[in-house]
Amino acid sequence: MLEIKRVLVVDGIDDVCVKVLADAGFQVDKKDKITKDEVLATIKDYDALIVRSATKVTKEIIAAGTRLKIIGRAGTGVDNIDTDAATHAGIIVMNTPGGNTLSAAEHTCAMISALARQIPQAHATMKQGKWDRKNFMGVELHGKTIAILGLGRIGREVATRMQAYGMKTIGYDPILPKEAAKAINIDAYDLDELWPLADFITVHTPLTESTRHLLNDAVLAKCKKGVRIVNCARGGIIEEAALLRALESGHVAGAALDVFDEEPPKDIANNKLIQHPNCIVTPHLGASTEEAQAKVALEIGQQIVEATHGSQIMGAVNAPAMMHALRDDLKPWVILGSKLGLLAAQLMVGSAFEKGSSKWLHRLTVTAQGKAIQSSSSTLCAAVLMGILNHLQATPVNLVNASMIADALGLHVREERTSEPHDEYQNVLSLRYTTETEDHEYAGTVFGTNNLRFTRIDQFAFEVRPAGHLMFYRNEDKPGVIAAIGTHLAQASINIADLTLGRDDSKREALCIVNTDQPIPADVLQRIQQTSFITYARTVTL
Ligand SMILES: NC(=O)C1=CN([C@@H]2O[C@H](COP(=O)(O)OP(=O)(O)OC[C@H]3O[C@@H](n4cnc5c(N)ncnc54)[C@H](O)[C@@H]3O)[C@@H](O)[C@H]2O)C=CC1
Ligand SMILES: O=C(O)C(=O)COP(=O)(O)O
Repeated sequence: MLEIKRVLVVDGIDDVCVKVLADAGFQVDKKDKITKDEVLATIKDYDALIVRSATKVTKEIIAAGTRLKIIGRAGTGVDNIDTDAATHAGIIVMNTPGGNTLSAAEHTCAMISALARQIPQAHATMKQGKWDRKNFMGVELHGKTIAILGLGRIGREVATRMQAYGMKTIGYDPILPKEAAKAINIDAYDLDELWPLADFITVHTPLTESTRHLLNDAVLAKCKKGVRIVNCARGGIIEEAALLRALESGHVAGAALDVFDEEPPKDIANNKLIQHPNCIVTPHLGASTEEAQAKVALEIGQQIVEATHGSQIMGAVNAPAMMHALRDDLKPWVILGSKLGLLAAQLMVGSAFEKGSSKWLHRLTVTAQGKAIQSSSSTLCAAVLMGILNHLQATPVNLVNASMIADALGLHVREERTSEPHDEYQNVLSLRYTTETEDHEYAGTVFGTNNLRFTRIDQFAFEVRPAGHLMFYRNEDKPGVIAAIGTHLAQASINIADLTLGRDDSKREALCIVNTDQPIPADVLQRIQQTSFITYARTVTL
């Protein structure tokens, strides 16, 4: 179980979060305004830290947080948290995406309307005692085209709201099928087609290497003269210097920004972009509504409590789950998964994992089959990866960082699930890996509460306990092979604890798995490999 005793809550998170955590018996310290140095000095005393976007959870803070198990983000973007550092430290980072979606979408729509009618500028002149009607000629939204980049949660909500104004909505999102966009009345275009069509452009992507400076000088030049640009997602998606140049030249008629490259921006009073008369700005207020804050605070509190109960890990952005936070009935499956991975890694070393050789692993597919495990396929997939990678990597691999390390290695991992029972067993976890020249499948099951069994290696079906020292050998199915192997082992004083046989009748081939009390030395294995009728022999330790 994930043991949480003390939680530090910062950044003015709604009190409901503290209440949920305190009701669950945690000791909670709420410090609305806290400096980086204060976090650094005190974080060692906490098991969980909850932030919004103001506190930057750097790798120094993560290194100092020797007790930390969870970093919670009461909100969507986790770019203020060094998730890689957290992942390497085995810390779960979880967010509450969705809780502030509507508020961020409404704020975006408000910014679009304000931009079209210059409401902030007109408001400011009246506050200065002026009655200026001629300088604030606006544009109607009705009939205009708005391009939405990023059709995720917020982008889509913005689309439906702006459609109500009579705007034509077009958009781009690399993972949303064009038909799905069409179903919500968004015409999907490739980026280069989209720029010249838009009267308004609003971005709703995360800030990643592919979205940094998505709008730059070259792109703005492709846009219509008089285009209006909105960013309520993340500073950096629009290149600030390029936007300023385009505002100054008049190519961009107006911009509305809620987010900035640096927050808070330096020297706001003299920042040319912020102070440009056609640029309207808010200080990252997209999620700042009573409703959104109550939702995200409640959600992050509940998610942390649930994680400690082991029922599920909701909202984890860097992990399917952590082993010690797992449900008891899932634990033996996670162990089985890691053993299948460890088996594969030991059997494939020297073949599939030789990077650059033709046997470089192409694809790995992990399938969770059966009602008891299909809903936990991502955890079990991580367990298999953990088993494989722990055998091959110098740094510890756990359920949190396994997927990330596999990605960094360039492994193609596919996760499959089905509730259909297997022919012979209620639930089966299997691992299939392919290289250019090989295709292997290993599978296993759990009997009762904790009896782990491997049930298949390639075409050979059997039941074997996955523990201790095992030797796998394949041979032509002829009499006398077992006796010959027994003799080699006896001569080396190696005791056989168990022996299991699987047969492929069609090819008259057999796979034998021998559990031994001692590891089999290399010279003994070599003699076994040279024995008549033996085609392959390998040892593994599980
Ligand atoms: N201003 C504020 O206070 C708030 C800002 N946000 C920010 O808004 C942004 C969107 O949030 P959600 O809609 O919840 O995220 P989401 O994850 O639901 O949607 C993001 C979409 O962007 C798409 N995308 C990724 N790369 C892309 C690219 N190169 N071009 C086009 N599309 C791309 C993804 O496929 C995804 O569909 C995030 O950056 C989030 O941090 C979220 C809440 C409040
Ligand atoms: O949830 C997000 O991604 C946001 O940008 C909201 O940030 P905040 O929680 O208001 O500091």
